[in-house]
Formats: sequence, C-alpha cells, structure tokens
Amino acid sequence: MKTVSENKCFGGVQGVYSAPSAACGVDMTFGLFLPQEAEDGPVPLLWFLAGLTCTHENAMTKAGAQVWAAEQGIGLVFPDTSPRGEGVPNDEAYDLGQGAGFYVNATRDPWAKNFQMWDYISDELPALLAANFAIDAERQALTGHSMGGHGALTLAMNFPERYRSVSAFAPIANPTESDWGIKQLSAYIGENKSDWSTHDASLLMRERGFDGPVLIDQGTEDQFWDLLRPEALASAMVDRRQDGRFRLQKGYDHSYFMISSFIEDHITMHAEALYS
Ligand SMILES: N[C@@H](CCC(=O)N[C@@H](CS)C(=O)NCC(=O)O)C(=O)O
Repeated sequence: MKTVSENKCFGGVQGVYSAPSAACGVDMTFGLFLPQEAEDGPVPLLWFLAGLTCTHENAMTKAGAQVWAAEQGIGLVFPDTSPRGEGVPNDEAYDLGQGAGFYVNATRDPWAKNFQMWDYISDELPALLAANFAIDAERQALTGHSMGGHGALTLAMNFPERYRSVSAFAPIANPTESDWGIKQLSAYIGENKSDWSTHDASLLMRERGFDGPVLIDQGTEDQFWDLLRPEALASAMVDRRQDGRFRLQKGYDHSYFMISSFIEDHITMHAEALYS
C-alpha cells in the first residue's frame, strides 16, 4: 500500500492511499479520514460512495463530512467509483466505464476483468482497511450520492449483517427502469433482467427492506430527477412500511452543495447506529 498524502484535519488525519486490488486488477486509490480517537483504538467506519464521473476526491473535498465525523469519532472512507488507467476498458460516454462502475460485479466483456466494484467495496477494501488502519470492521455504515446512493442502498439491503445504517443523497433509486441503469446493467451484467434485481434499491426495498436506520435526502430542483426516479423508492418505503426518513428538500439540486447542506444529519444518524 502506498501513502499518497496525509493531512491533519479537524484533529484527525485525512489520508489518500493506493493499493493493488485483486478484484479490479489494478491499483485503486481511496481517501480515508480517521478522527483523533483512532490514535487510541479502532473506530467505526462510514462509507461514502460517490456518483458518476467522480474519483475518491469529490466527496472527500466537497461533502464537508470530516468536521462531523471528527465530532462523532467515526472514520470515513472515500473509494474511487471504478478501476481506471491505461489498460482498463472505457467508453466515450461519461456514464459507462471509468468513473461509472455502478457498484456491480461485471460478468460481460470487456468489463468483467476489472469492473468488480461490488466485491471491492463489500469485501476487499474493508479487509484492507481493517488490516492497516484503526478501523472496527464490525461497525460499518453506508452513505452515497447518486450512483453512490444506489451503491449504498443496494449493498446495505444485500448485506444487512455488515452495515448498521444506510443513507443516500439523490440516489439512482430505480435503475432497472431508468437510462441511468438499463444501459449500464446491460453492459456490465447482460440483458437478462432477472440478474438485475439485486441492484435496484426500489425492488430491494419492496422485497426485503432494511432493519436499521434509513435516511434519504432528495432535492426538489434536482436536474436529474427523471433519471433518479425517487418516487419509486419513496413508494416502496411506504408500501413496505420501512422505518426511515425520505426527505424532499425544497429548492436543492443534484450538487455537492445539497450534500454539504445535509451531511451533518446523515453522520449523526450513522454515529448513533454505530455506537449503539
Ligand atoms: N457530467 C454529467 C453529470 C455528472 C454528475 O452530475 N455527476 C455527479 C454525480 S451523478 C457528481 O457528483 N459530479 C461531480 C461533482 O459534482 O463533483 C452531465 O453533465 O450530465
């Protein structure tokens, strides 16, 4: 593992590291914020999964999460959104290939060799973090934005034993019915729609729900509203009687300004679940 940078931040350390990934077949870069408490022992961990076009850097620099994580004594990890670099397949469109891993394990060429983001996020990176940093792998929670909100919700509902709480900002909520989903799921895991259901938050919410705190924030002026399909997730939560909050935030758009406006509430909710 290589240390790319380490900066003191709100009494803790904001690091950027890079390590070879067996799942993705290339070196993967991630940001990790550890609060001061990590000097004395393992701390719980909140994942921030980012959206289309993002690297490890967007949420790390724009979400404003560290101040609240420092206050609560929890770690934050900011993974990349796909493998990247020379030799890794890509597409001309911004919403497929590098920067658009969609948090699935690809089974189709040319993607299958590198695009194993599901395994990378749920297995490989947590093990690497627990082995190298003061992270308590028994206490993890997930949040994310847009494509990353989709990743957070689908991982949480598939692995409820691994994650204590889940939240999302403007998640891609119903990818099996959206152009942010149909194109990518077809390319990565094939045209057979029955293989897609584990990667659709609204379908999972209807079938399984989540036995822990859930918080969704969605801006009413989100320019990608039609692609995100928040109504599908909201109605699935109601139909299931899921314990949780789905908040429509008047006037907010899809940007990190929306995220930084509400991140405190998300981190407070996760901290309560992680320390209970
Ligand atoms: N580039 C795309 C949109 C990409 C986009 O908005 N990405 C969001 C996530 S879905 C993001 O976080 N962008 C990076 C940033 O704001 O820092 C477009 O112009 O249509």
